[in-house]
Amino acid sequence: MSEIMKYDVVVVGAGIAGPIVARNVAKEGHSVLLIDKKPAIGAPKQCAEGINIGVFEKHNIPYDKRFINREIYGARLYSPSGYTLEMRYSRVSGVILERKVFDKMLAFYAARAGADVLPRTEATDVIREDGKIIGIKAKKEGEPIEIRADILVAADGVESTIARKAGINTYAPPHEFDSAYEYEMLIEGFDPDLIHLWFGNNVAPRGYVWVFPKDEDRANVGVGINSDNPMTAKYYLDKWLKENNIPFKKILEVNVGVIPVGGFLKELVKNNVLVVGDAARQVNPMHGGGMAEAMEAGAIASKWIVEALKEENFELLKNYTTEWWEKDGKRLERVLRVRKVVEHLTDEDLDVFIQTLSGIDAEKIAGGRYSEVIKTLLKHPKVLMSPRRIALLKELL
Ligand SMILES: Cc1cc2nc3c(=O)[nH]c(=O)nc-3n(C[C@H](O)[C@H](O)[C@H](O)COP(=O)(O)OP(=O)(O)OC[C@H]3O[C@@H](n4cnc5c(N)ncnc54)[C@H](O)[C@@H]3O)c2cc1C
Repeated sequence: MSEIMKYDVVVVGAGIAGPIVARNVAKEGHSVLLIDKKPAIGAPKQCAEGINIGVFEKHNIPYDKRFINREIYGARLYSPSGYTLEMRYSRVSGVILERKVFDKMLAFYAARAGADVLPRTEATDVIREDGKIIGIKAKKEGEPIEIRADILVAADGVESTIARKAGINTYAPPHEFDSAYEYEMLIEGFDPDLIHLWFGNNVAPRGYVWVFPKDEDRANVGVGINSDNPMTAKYYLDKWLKENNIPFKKILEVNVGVIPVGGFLKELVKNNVLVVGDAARQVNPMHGGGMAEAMEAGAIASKWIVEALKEENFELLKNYTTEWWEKDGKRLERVLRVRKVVEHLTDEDLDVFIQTLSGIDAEKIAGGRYSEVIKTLLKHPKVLMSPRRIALLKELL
């Protein structure tokens, strides 16, 4: 007979979304269990660790130097022929985290707020009684257990199995995913105050190569490409390093992963089961950043879990789907539309756009005034000469 535990809420996955939900719900006095299959929460990382500075205040996360490797002041973009566009802010715009510490600290904040936390505990299935999901089966340090809960949260990342087992349709075609390969390595010669991004169809089809500095001479160096590409992401990363004469024999970590870049889950809630973060493909499809989106979704989900428990009305959980689609889903659908246009840019387009923007419009881009940027591009002779470029840009307006 396996051990039986009972909670108001069980959260599967202690990455980013899971601990935010666990913390917010436990803080309101409800019993919460947060589990993760990893023996050490946060390790291994599958991330370039870059995040916007705004999330700390927004989600009430301490700005703790123990998980902040480096403060970043902007970005430099490189076109296929080597034109560059620099957006440099006078203030810190983002940070490169240490996710092994960050994820663990998020779980610690959840524990401090009252949640129980169990690493090395893997959810294996849902438990149904009279057609209703009443909890999950799990293996806790190898031993089978049952966790009974009124509400189940699937925050189990891109390979989520729990949502599917709960009867939620999670299918998306391979084209909706990027494959990523990354080395954390010693690398020199790049301004460590900026993140660096290289574009080009031979550099990173549909994606980019990144250098995210963690130190003066240490960075996450990676590439993301479309998953249905005949070549691997590793092939593109090693090729880029060789072509740029960057030695890569001082590697500290190899990180591999899949990033959902579209096809956001329509149905985020089914009865008493909620799906958050990568499991719901809540990722920015333009740059593949998912941490801020996971926090955002986690905040909305937890708000409705608290409300549903208070009112003893689980119908209220559906408001998570409605509010997320209203606040974030619509925005991400727009970003996806732009990404689908950008996907069709040739190397020459990328050269023309980055060359045209360098110097003159960095401020507007940095300030997010994209329609002004596009209008400026539309006036440029190299754009005016090309009906295809005009059509592509007009799609973005
Ligand atoms: C190479 C790469 C680089 C990236 N770079 C960035 C970046 O720079 N910035 C950014 O914002 N985003 C980046 N992302 C995306 C980002 O990592 C994710 O969007 C983010 O981690 C999503 O958080 P999450 O909580 O939804 O899922 P995750 O962080 O994946 O957490 C899911 C957790 O669930 C656990 N789990 C899974 N199944 C089970 C189970 N059955 N039982 C128990 N536990 C389970 C896993 O162990 C994991 O800890 C990158 C992704 C990759 C692959």
